[in-house]
Amino acid sequence: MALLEIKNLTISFGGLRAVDDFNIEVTEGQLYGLIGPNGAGKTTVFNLLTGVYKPNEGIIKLDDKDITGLKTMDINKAGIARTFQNIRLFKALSVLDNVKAGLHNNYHYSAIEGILRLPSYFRVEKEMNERAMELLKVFDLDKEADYLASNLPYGKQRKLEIARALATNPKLLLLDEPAAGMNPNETGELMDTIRFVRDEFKMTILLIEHDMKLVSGICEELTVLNFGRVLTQGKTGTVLNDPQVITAYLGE
Ligand SMILES: Nc1ncnc2c1ncn2[C@@H]1O[C@H](COP(=O)(O)OP(=O)(O)OP(=O)(O)O)[C@@H](O)[C@H]1O
Repeated sequence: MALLEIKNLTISFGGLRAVDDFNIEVTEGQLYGLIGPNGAGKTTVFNLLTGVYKPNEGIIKLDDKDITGLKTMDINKAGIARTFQNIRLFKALSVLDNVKAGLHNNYHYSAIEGILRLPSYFRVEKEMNERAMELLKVFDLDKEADYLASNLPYGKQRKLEIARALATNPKLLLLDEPAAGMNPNETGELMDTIRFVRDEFKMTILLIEHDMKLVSGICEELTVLNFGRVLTQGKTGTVLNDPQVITAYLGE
């Protein structure tokens, strides 16, 4: 059974059908790529998936649960976490606090416990610190735990964004152009990180990417969007050799 199932997803902005009758099935544990030329509708699909926009038509199911039209927070609690094309960290917070912000889905203390600094508050805080440090260690960021997020080099900020998304304990991780702005070395390292996240966290990953080295190197299946519609989908090797796809990218 598919972990993510989207049927007939459609949204229009004015007269523009940015996403038009979009369908996809992503199986648990899969590393799946969503590709297509600029303006094809890829980020709009992510915005629909995460409740930023409500679709005009269509159904989104996660783990067989209908999540169509839910609010962003509720979709995150249902199990979808994302990173953004332009990194969106809490830049004025420490590296550790960025990850702890993601942990709040799963660790709770009441306002009273917090204000009065009751023992339960310290227990939960200690557990959160430990869990956040574990996650930072996985991404080799533990030594920078006290740094301001804005002081990390670009590649590490990307890793931190992924760590924070994982802290919400998702079933599905959405990565929007994770290699954007990276040099070839950083991209190579990022590919290892994404593979590692899938294997170690048994994570299902749907990613948008223009870097074809990354796409062909790590994605098992692809969907190609063009003008809001699915041009083709299937195994990565087959899709990338499809003449329609080559034409769409070359704009012929
Ligand atoms: N909120 C909005 N209002 C109006 N038009 C929008 C809105 N969001 C997206 N669009 C339009 O929808 C189309 C798809 O945009 P989208 O950002 O999803 O493309 P994309 O495939 O992610 O492109 P890129 O690869 O350049 O990031 C574009 O024509 C864009 O201008």
